[in-house]
Amino acid sequence: MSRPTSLTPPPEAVVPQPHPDAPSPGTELGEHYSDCFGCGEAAPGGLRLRTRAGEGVSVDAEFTVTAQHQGAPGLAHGGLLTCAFDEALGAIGYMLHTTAVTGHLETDFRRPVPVGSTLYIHAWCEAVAGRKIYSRAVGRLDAADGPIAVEAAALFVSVGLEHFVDNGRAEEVRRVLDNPDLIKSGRAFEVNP
Ligand SMILES: CCCCCCCCCC(=O)SCCNC(=O)CCNC(=O)[C@H](O)C(C)(C)COP(=O)(O)OP(=O)(O)OC[C@H]1O[C@@H](n2cnc3c(N)ncnc32)[C@H](O)[C@@H]1OP(=O)(O)O
Repeated sequence: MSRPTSLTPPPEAVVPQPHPDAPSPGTELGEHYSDCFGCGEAAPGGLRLRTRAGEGVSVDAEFTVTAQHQGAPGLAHGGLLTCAFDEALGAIGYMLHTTAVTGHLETDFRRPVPVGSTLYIHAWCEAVAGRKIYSRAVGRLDAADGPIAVEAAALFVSVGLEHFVDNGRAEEVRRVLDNPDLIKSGRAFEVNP
């Protein structure tokens, strides 16, 4: 038996159900913050990950690798691939109606990912224990049933709004407090947006 790690759910963890107000499968989740490098339309060179609600507590995301994402000639940078997984795994928060930040993230790179290819990422929540969210993801090349290129496992930790207000640079925090529409995920959790 393998040793437990910080990615091993503890015995008290439960398999979660989607929040009653979670988006239905297939719903486009959109960018959670316009300047987010993972999903924001305004982030120069960003990944512009597109994410949809999946079945149960899962999401499906797509990321097309451009020339701005190279680590070697014509190949995606592994760190940026990890960023795509961080983003997709974070979007699981939409299904649980919580905002969570990455505590621990591991990535296994199985195949090179060429520029121009699209990574189809399926991310799902395995277990929740209090604020801790244990999730996994798999990324396939150029089709939802394509060959596996990257796999990831993560522990996210639910946080309140104060995490961002207290820790973010004042300039950007003030900008979004003045215009809450810039934080789309905050709007998504309101009862009457
Ligand atoms: C719906 C919206 C879509 C959003 C998509 C976003 C995608 C992008 C996501 C990101 O990239 S977030 C940015 C990267 N992550 C960070 O900046 C987080 C930095 N770390 C922290 O702020 C704090 O360490 C953290 C909030 C994670 C935890 O601090 P806390 O003081 O709130 O909690 P605490 O340290 O008590 O930990 C709570 C539990 O989590 C566990 N834990 C925390 N960090 C851990 C870690 N790294 N590894 C293992 N376990 C960890 C910790 O042991 C503890 O377990 P127990 O409840 O069993 O005692």
